Amino acid sequence: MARRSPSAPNRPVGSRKVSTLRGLWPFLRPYRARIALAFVLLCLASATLLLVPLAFRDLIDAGFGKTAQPPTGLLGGLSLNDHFLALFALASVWALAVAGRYYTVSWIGERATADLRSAVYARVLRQSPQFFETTQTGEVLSRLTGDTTLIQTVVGSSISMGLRSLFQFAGGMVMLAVTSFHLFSLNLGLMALLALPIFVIGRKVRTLSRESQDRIADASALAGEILNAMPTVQAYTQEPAEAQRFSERTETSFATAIRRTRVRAALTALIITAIMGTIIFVLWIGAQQVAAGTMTEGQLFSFVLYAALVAGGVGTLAEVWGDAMRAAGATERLLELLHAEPAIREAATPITPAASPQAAIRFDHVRFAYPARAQLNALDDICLDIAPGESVALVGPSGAGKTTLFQLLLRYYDVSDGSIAINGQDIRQLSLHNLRKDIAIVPQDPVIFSASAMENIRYGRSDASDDEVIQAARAARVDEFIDRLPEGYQTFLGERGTRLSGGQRQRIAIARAMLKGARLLMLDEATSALDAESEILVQQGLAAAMAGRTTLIIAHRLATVQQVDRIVVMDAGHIVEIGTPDDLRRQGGLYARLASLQLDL
Ligand SMILES: Nc1ncnc2c1ncn2[C@@H]1O[C@H](COP(=O)(O)OP(=O)(O)OP(=O)(O)O)[C@@H](O)[C@H]1O
Repeated sequence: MARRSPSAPNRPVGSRKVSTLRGLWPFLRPYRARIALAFVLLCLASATLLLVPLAFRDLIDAGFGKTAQPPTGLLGGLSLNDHFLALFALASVWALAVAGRYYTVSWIGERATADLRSAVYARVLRQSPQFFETTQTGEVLSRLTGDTTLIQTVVGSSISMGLRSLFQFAGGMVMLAVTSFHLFSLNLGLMALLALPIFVIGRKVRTLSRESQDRIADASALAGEILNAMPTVQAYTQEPAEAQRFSERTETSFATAIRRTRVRAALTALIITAIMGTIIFVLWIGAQQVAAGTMTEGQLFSFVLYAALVAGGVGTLAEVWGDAMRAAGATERLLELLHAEPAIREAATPITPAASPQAAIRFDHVRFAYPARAQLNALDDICLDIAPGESVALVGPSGAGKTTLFQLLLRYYDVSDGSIAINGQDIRQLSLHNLRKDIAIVPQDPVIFSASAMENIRYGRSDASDDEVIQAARAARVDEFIDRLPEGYQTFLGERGTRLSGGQRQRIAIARAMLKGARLLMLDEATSALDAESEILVQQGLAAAMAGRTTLIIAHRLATVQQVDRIVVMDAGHIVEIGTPDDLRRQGGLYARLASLQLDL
């Protein structure tokens, strides 16, 4: 069921290298100055934090002001009050530096993620239909939202947390060594001993948390598919079965989450025991040294504070590493989208479209097989000349290749062989923008956006005035039902146009195409969803739109194409007959057979 793009195989965990995060640099580079600022603030905060235990040491060793002040130490011979004032000043500097760093780093995270999201989205919009055949929309959406959020966490907090912890760890270690080298060595030995089991269990937690995320994604993918198919689910009364299927997946994700939580709980117990054990052990040795007079109370106290800082630093680093690994996977998936090359390549130096009021089209020995079915020619040796302003109907049995011809004209796919030219210019030489600007299409299953009727029609030409929109609407007989809507043209048409009938959707699409006013009009079963009465009305509108325009019409019901100049009959990827409706009936071929089935009844 899960379709995957060929470029996004299910990668093994090991290939998610943290170095992938380097791919994010282009999105961070514009904000170099802020990154530097954040770094300075980070250094300031860390340095301040590392001074605090020193201040405490002096305070304790000075007997809280009772004994004579030693002239040495960080705060020298300050009075008790000045001591506390200095401490408070340190705390204030620390607070300001932390707040400033938090703001700057979060800003960078939000900004870079927003840029990344927009860049990926813009890239996806440029992909050819082939891309969307193999990549599920849900997958793209989850990359755009889920993966970018993970990256935001890393850029907007984890990296700075990691750096802070690294400073805290390294600075703390140095200060531990300076304070008491003997205790420091003991501490180091203990930490090394305990690090290994923590590291192993930590890896296990990471694997399990990835697994649990995958299970959640499975459940959401299922829900996404089913929610989009609700009418079908209800028509076949599959609600209980679907609810059951979803709840099974939710149960699996619960079970995985609990397994992770269990391991994580064990890890927490181990870490707390390790940290507290080390601190207590060091305190115990330290207390003996203090009793023996080889160490001051202040030194011991500051040593414990540094040890706590170091332990905190290590804990955070482990967490940040986990985040970074997850973000590396996310970055990899996003960069794949960002670097995906559209299957349709634009000409390096596109030519300017010929300035003719109408379009002539030539299919020259066109052969085409869909990439997904390379061995089967959907079109084979198609040769067809369409004169400027001519209207041509494409008829033939289902699967004959009529829609494929439209897809090739729009350059959703490139021909496998032969060429297509508009006004003598190969369409591969034109820019996609100029080519498609020249074509207005009414598809079989028109798309209505969740916007007002006015905006839906204006999609054909975004700079059209309200009057122009209403004119197009009148021509397509849209006004007949829009006037009856509660807010007229401003009525919201609902998500995917669910508040409209099939025929109404088609008429909106026709109005949209008419508004575009392109030289080439393509209608794919444009009136199939209309009742007989509105079909006649719309046919009149279409006739007006077709006047003076080259028009290609795909039709199953031959009655709708009796007015065209020529009919092209297709079968199994070939053109089998061409001629006026009357000629073709006289020839007694495929068209005559279809016509006698449909028209003579
Ligand atoms: N995206 C695709 N990938 C692979 N094969 C495709 C694809 N789209 C269409 N085909 C195949 O190409 C052939 C021609 O399809 P096409 O849609 O052009 O037929 P049609 O004449 O428009 O049919 P209908 O009248 O039913 O719309 C069919 O055999 C179809 O199965």
